Amino acid sequence: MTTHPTVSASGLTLRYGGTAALDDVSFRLHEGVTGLLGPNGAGKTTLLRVLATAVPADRGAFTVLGHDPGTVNGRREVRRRLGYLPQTPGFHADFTAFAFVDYVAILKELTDRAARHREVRRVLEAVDLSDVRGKRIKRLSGGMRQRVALAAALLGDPDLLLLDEPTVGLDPEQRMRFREVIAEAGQGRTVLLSTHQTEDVAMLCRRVIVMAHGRVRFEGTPAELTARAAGRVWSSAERDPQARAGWRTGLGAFRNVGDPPKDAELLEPTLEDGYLLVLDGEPVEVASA
Ligand SMILES: Nc1ncnc2c1ncn2[C@@H]1O[C@H](COP(=O)(O)OP(=O)(O)OP(=O)(O)O)[C@@H](O)[C@H]1O
Repeated sequence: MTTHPTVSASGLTLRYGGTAALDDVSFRLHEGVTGLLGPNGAGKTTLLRVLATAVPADRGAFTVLGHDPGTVNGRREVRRRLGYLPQTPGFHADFTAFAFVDYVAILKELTDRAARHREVRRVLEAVDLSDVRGKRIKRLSGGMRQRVALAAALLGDPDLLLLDEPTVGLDPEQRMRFREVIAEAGQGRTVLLSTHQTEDVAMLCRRVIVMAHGRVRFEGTPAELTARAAGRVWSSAERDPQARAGWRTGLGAFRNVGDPPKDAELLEPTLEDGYLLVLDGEPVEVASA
């Protein structure tokens, strides 16, 4: 890709006592949606918090559109350019959707009342919540609440949107609806989407970063991650002891991932298969951005 990266990070390191939550993390983010996959404790939330300038890294640096949050001015510029949806958004459940987003807009210093209300209506429309903007948040479904939080993150039309596991707890229909909204939000801006859902990444993302133990294990396209499992997924009547992972499918046969025996009946790999292999001690491969 030839465009300038929105985010350029190099050597980000952050330790909590003996744990390296981030261990020499380097990557670039470009326009579009990038998925951030990793098991529990991989460092995804920590990385988003660092990028959101909520906590500083111990070492390393990053820029957002060339602005360096290591300086006071740079930090202000970076904060102006980003929207952040944290893992547990702090809702005021008695507020209406409109009042909550308006409140966040006030915190973001949108001081002109008429302009602010226009902006609140715009972001609620963007997440398709115009019809329920007068409803109290406690009366909304989980999926709608997540969209309220996303609307708040979209205030001021940020160049960079950081979303921390926004689809957790949503049913398939709500997830699909949320995917549509994220895909729209990814038009003309850069989105980093932390998720456990490999399907979200396969369906939505232009690029994917896989983290484990605070390190980047893979960076590339979803197709490249899937390709890591090409020729390494096979079917068998019993669980193959050679497999790194294997489970009985609904049809009764075992689906195995790893190094197949000769003459194995190979299956079409999925992104999840590639992800499992990357996590399971595969050599680190960082494709060029
Ligand atoms: N404030 C903190 N104090 C101490 N340790 C922390 C703190 N925040 C994170 N950690 C540790 O840093 C590591 C990375 O945590 P982090 O929450 O970033 O992972 P994650 O990939 O977001 O996990 P999950 O998918 O469960 O949300 C974990 O070992 C975690 O216990």
